[in-house]
Amino acid sequence: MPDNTTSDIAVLGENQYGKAEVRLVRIERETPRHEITDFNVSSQLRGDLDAIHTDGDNAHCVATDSQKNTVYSLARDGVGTPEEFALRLGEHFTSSYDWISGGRWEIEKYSWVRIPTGTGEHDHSFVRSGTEVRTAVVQRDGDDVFVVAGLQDLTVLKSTASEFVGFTRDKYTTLAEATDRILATDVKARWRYTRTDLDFDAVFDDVRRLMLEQFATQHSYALQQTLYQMGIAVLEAHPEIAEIKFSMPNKHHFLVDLSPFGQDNPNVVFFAADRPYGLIEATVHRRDATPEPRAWASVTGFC
Ligand SMILES: O=c1[nH]c(=O)c2[nH]c(=O)[nH]c2[nH]1
Repeated sequence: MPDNTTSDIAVLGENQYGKAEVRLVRIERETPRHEITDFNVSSQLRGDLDAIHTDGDNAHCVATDSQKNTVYSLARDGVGTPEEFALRLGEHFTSSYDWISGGRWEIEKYSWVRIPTGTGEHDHSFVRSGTEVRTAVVQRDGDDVFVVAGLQDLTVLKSTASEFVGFTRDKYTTLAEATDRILATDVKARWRYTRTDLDFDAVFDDVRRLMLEQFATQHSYALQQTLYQMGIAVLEAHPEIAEIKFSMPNKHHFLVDLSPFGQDNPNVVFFAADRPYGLIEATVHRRDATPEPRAWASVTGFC
């Protein structure tokens, strides 16, 4: 055993460890019409892990390789929704090792749809449906379990019914007021459930539907206001959601000056800039929500 590593000035603080981004594809092949589930799973364990760091004593180390193997082994019996599989992983690790008191299990779900053919949708050939990713994070701290669902890279654009006027003007202001502009963003959102006994697929589908409906149907005075309307719609329809966080880039579309070519440009030709972009972030929560920072530990990229 190596000597204790001690320091007069430094001490071990919070820590967690595990295997990140375990790529898991599961095929249901009971019938000729196969189903595909495509997950990216990250497992992080917390607990009595000090000696691994301070003494090089690995007795309590569930190797990250073993965590990866566990993901595949548990998937043999089926995975269900990302939230359900993450809950199962959390239950497994905390009940199997008495020094593991908690952790964080995150799953990204990639969507595939059946390839359309002349005779209908194909039974076992699929095409990735865009870049959108569904996310789920389960955290356990002793007996406390937190479930945060979400999505990212849901790219949306509206070609009118968006304006941006009335903002502060000073010596740094060059932006013209826009009474009719393109509004575009990649929605990244995460929402915290207050229960674990949910039809996670059904709630996810409805939250996504509500966000898209608000984006489409509400006149926008700023991306901030559109974000807030999306959040309110979700909380009003879903009592099982305590709060929702958004991080949304404002993907600017600038009108191109065609006058050098003797042409007008009545809001038809745009330069789609990729950077810099505005970055709009906010949390919308129930008035009576109890803050749960443990649910958001290591969930980065939101305010
Ligand atoms: O919806 C917007 N919000 C802003 O805060 C902002 N700032 C900016 O330059 N354009 C926009 N658009």
